[in-house]
Amino acid sequence: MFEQIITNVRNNVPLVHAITNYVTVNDCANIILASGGSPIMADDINEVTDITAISSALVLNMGTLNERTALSMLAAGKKANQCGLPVVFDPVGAGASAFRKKLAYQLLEEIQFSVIKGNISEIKFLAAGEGKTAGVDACEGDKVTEDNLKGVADFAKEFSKRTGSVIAITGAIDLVADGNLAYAVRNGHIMMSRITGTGCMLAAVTGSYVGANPGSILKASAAAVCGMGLCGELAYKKLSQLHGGTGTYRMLLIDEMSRLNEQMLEEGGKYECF
Ligand SMILES: Nc1ncnc2c1ncn2[C@@H]1O[C@H](COP(=O)(O)OP(=O)(O)O)[C@@H](O)[C@H]1O
Ligand SMILES: Cc1ncsc1CCOP(=O)(O)O
Ligand SMILES: [Mg+2]
Repeated sequence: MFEQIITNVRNNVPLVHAITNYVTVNDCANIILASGGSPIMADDINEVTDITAISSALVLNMGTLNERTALSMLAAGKKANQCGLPVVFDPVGAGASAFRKKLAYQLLEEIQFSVIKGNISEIKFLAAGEGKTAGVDACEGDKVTEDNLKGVADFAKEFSKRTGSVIAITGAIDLVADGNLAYAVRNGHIMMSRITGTGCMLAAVTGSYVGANPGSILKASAAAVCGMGLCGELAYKKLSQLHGGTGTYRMLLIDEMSRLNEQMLEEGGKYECF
């Protein structure tokens, strides 16, 4: 199903330009490397367009937004669109402040994203312009369950048609959709929600995967979501053997991403399409 996606990443080593937050930036750089890409974190307005121009993908993450990086994101996003390279948007905490909401809408208006990836509360907020917020984490009441799965998949398809972007919604069950097809992904482990940065790291890996597979954005995004979840499961197995905790888990997750290959994804991917 995801043939060639990981191989293309490891063979092409896509340069991924990330304008991201200062909480998880180092984990994002390391997981891009582990996935087979090459990271460059650059957010000054004096250089972002130069960096974007030499990259294979751009990742914009609003986690620790400020006036300076807001302008850099707009400039880099426009440059990426001009150069025809994929842009991934992680609208971290989109509903948490008026400032984040304003920039999120400006970005949606002025930049064509290849992928919009967020937790369910962030994506619902973006689509509706209002809603509950729990900071950077999803609200309990928003969660995707077996009961509301089909409804959320239809919502994701609709939002994809409206934006022209692949929509990736994360949580215990992830959904990755374009206007016609949705993947429901059941990989992952609850431990992934107990450390900060798994969502940011997934956006970074998605940048790496779409950067090396620009003609297959939906498949590459679904492979990134499946792969990240699978790494979360494998990392937990190792963690139990080590009797470790959350700090070790974070390292094991990056370890597993560095080991991930086509065959592991083929055998361990748990997804259905509808
Ligand atoms: N309860 C869970 N069970 C399994 N996987 C999870 C769970 N919560 C989050 N994940 C995984 O963790 C990663 C980040 O998702 P999420 O926590 O929704 O993002 P964010 O950190 O941006 O809020 C995704 O790969 C997702 O599949
Ligand atoms: C805690 C925090 N605060 C601002 S950005 C950030 C990290 C969010 O990471 P993730 O979206 O992956 O949970
Ligand atoms: Mg997030």
